[in-house]
Parts: sequence; C-alpha cells; structure tokens
Amino acid sequence: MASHLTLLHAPPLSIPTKTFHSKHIAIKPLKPTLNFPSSSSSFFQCSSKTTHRGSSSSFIAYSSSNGRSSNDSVDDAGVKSVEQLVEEKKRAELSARIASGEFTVKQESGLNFGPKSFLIVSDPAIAKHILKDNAKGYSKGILAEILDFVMGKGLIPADGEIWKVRRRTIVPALHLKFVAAMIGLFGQATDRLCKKLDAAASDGEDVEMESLFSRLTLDIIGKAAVYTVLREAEDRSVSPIPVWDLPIWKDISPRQRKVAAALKLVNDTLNNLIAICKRMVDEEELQFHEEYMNEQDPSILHFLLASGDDVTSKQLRDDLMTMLIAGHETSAAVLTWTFYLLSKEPSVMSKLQEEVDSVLGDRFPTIEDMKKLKYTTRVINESLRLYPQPPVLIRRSLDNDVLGEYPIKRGEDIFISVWNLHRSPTLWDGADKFDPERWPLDGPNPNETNQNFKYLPFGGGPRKCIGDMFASYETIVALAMLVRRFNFQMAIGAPPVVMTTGATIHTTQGLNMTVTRRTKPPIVPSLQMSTLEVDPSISISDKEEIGQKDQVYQAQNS
Ligand code: HEM
Repeated sequence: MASHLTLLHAPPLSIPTKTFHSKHIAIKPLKPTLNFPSSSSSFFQCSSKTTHRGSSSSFIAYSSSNGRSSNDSVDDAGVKSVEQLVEEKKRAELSARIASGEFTVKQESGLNFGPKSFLIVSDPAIAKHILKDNAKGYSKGILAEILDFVMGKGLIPADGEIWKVRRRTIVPALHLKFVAAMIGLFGQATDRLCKKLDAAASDGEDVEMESLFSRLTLDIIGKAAVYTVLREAEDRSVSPIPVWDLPIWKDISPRQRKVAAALKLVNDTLNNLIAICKRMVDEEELQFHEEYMNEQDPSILHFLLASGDDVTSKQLRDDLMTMLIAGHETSAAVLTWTFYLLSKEPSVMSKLQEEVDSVLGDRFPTIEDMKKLKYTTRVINESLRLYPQPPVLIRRSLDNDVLGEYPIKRGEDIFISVWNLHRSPTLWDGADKFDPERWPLDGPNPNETNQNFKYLPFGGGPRKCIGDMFASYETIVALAMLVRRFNFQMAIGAPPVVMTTGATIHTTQGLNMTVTRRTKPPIVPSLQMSTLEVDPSISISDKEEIGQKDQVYQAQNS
C-alpha cells in the first residue's frame, strides 16, 4: 500500500520561482500527478515510509512525466532507448541530490502563508474507498474553492445538500433519448469540421487540431469568453496569492478586468438563455415525464426548467456553466490525444478506418451505430487510459479516516492520481503502450466497476461523471467521421508535441497535423474482419442488448 500512497508538502502560497524542499521527505521522481502550465513545478512521489508529517513545507521546481520532464516529447510507448536510460540515471542522481537537501531553500520570501500537504493516492483500493465506499467522508475541497468564481454551486464543485438535490435533478436530463437526439448534432458539428479540413486538404495547409477540437465541442457560447475564464481557473489553482481578491488590484489589473468582462459575457448569455427558455416552457403544453424532451429544443436547460423544480436562475446558471466547461474541455482533450496516439500507430488507424468504412459507409452515424463501432470505442477507451481527463481527482477528508493502513486527519487534501493508476506497470501489461486490443471487443465496455478502480476515465461512486454516455458518443461520432474522410499525419517541421496539465491535459503548442483526403478503397470482403467477429455462443441481438444495458447502466449509476 505504502508505495501507492504518497505525501507531498507544498505551500500553496509560496512564490513558484524558487526551489523549496523539506529535508524530511525522501523524494523520487515519478509520473506527473499534476503539472501546472504556469510554473515549472510538478509533483513527485514521496515515499510514505520515510515521510515525516508536519515537516516544513516544500515547493519543488522540477517537472516529470512518466519519469521524464514534461518538456520532453511524449513517449512512443514501449521499449526504453539508451537516451531514456541515461536520462533516468540523471534523474536518479538529481533525486538523490534533492533528497540530500542540497537544493533546500529556507522560505524567507515572507509570502508563505503556512505549510500545506497533499496526499497522492495511486492505489485502486484506496481510490475506491475515497470515491465510493466512504464517499460521504470527502468533499471537493480545494477544487470547490478554485472553481467558485466560475461554477458557483454547480455540480462539480458543489457538496452536501445542494449537490444531492441538483444531481438528482440533472442526471435524468441526460437520458438515453436525449443523448440519442444529440447524435445528430454531433454529426452535424463534425461535418462542419470536415468542411474546414477539406479546405485545408485542398490548400495543402497544415491544421492545428487541438483548437479545432475545442471549437467542435463548444457550440453555445463564444469560445474566447469561456476560454478566458477557464484559463483563469487553472491559473488561480497555482497562484501564490489570491490576486483576484485584492481590492484595488482586481479593478486595475488588465488581466483581471479581462477575466471579469469574459465572465460577465458568459453569465449574461446564460441568463438570457434561461429567460428565453423559461418563456418557452411557460407556453408549451407538454406534460413533464421521465423521458421528457421538447423536440424543438432538446436541451438540458429545457429539461431542467420543465421539471418544475423550484430553482433559482443563479443555480441554473451555475449548473449550465459547469456542464459547459466540464463537457467541452474534456472531450476536446480526448480527441486531441486520440489523434496524437493514432498518428504514432498506423496499424491501429488502418483497423479503425476499416471498421468505420464497413459500419458507416457514407452515412451520418446513428444511435444504432454506437453499438457497432466497437473498435472505435476501444480506441477511445484506450486513449482515456493513457490521457485521463482530468489527470487527478481532488478531495478533502471531512473526518479522520484510515486509508489502507495509513491514518489521515480531517481536512487532508488528497489527489487521486488517475494518471498514475492508468499507467502503473504493476496494474497494466505494457502500461505505456497504446493498445486498444487490450480491451476485448466482445467484452463489456471498460469502466471503474469492471476494472476494480484501476481504470477511472469518468471517476466512480456517487460523483461519477454524469456526461459519460454523452461524451463517449460525442467522441466516437467525431472520431469515426473524421477518419472516414481523412488521413492524419504529424505535420513536418511542427514543434514536438509536449504536454502540460491543468484541469485537463493539453499540448503546449498545439497538435499540428497534415490532413489528406482519403481515396476510398474498393469495398471487398476482408478476411481481417476480426473487429466485428461475433462470439457464436451469443446472438447479435443479445450482445447488442448487453452493450446497451452497460451504457444505460453506466449513465443511471453515475
Ligand atoms: C470525455 C469527456 C469527459 C470526461 C473524461 C469526463 C470526466 C469526468 C470525471 C473524471 C468526473 C469525476 C470528477 C471527480 O470525481 O472529482 C466528472 C464529473 C462530472 N462531469 Fe464529466 N467528463 C467528460 C464529459 C462530460 C460531459 C459531456 C458533461 C456534461 C454533459 C460532464 C459533466 C460532468 C459533471 C456535471 C460532473 C460532476 C458530477 C458530480 O460531481 O456529481 N462531463 N467528469
């Protein structure tokens, strides 16, 4: 257990330009649990056996990604090269020097408001305990504090009674009929993206896919406004002092004024939408029921208003804003990293295109296709394993608790490192390899329950993502439609793809790709249709039903 439960001391209010480190913590470089873009800091695994709690605080300025610097190119997975071994040796030496206290700096800055410790969890059983078995014993802690300015009491940061009531109301809004209706919208939005890529392919221009994916997944409000507030949330999470709360500073700082203006635009837009939708609901004669949906406006907002819950406009705004942010940034990141991974594995891309050609042909995807695009689904499953969004889940203990053998006190801040869990060599064969085949096509859709909490793409327990089915279909539709029409290669001469993490894992300089139109191969019967092979012991309808139940089950149990 000890190796999966690590303690990190860091003063949230220290200046992130110096290297601070507690003498009492033995540190070894590790995969990143968080690595914020605005500083060069990241988190290290600290052996809990040698950790002395309550020691002086530390800030460690050194970044690591799977034992490598986050400024390294992202791995190709698999075999270690000589350079990697040399690099690892260098890191081991550096760690020893850090542990010896050579870089320890006394915190004389005067801006340290006290020590802060974070417990990093990389153990499936403990993750399950925190997320599910003792979920009531934990709140969102720091996350709620950071997100308050933008999400207010929305579902992600909310705790206690407000969370319970809102979750009960919002989850039914994402019922199967609603998600099925959304598939048409996903298709239309992706088709618009295809048109842009068509133009780029004709002009021979490279495209930056990450920003295109962000636009694809954000279709309600002006991208710039939402982005500004989102970036601000990330920066606030690592800021040494809460400048946004300083009375005069917040009014004169150009940056803070820009954030306030962006936030106002988003709020006004959402309030306006709420007002329009309220009028529509007042005028309609539909009866509210379990699978209620207004065909003209099948939006979540419409559902929430029609449900007749006595809810304030402020709460609705918070809920909408939460879903807007939660539902667009994550899906865009999933698509970005999926295309990055595919560019490194042409054989996976070929297999994917073969499936999409045979299932879709030239049609727009439908809800029925979701069950048939099995390999496409596995590609997304595997991409979510290698690049989990978000890479950590944040909690704070509401009471004393025991994690495995390790007692913790009330008020402990905990990061469940999904990144560590998903890439642990003790939990996975070929942990760093992009291998969609690891998920059998005739098996269930992998989730936290059937993977015993070593796989947490959508979290787990009562606070599991409510948009899992929505997001899965959205990414499957986009992936299928794009690879059916185009081939994608990393652009020649583009900067190396480097990752940096905040709320989600981003690239630092985008994902620059060359897009070419596919010349469609003649459709000939293929002997390599193993992707669609059916277990003779189960009839197709049985299997489809199992798949559907699994998805419905996931949505209902989230
Ligand atoms: C691939 C895309 C997505 C990924 C990887 C993802 C991942 C997650 C994860 C891991 C959590 C759990 C957070 C925690 O336990 O602290 C979560 C929560 C949440 N997600 Fe998603 N999500 C995605 C898409 C969406 C979409 C499309 C929506 C909205 C329609 C959404 C809405 C939410 C909400 C509201 C919560 C908070 C639930 C609660 O606390 O009760 N997500 N998501």
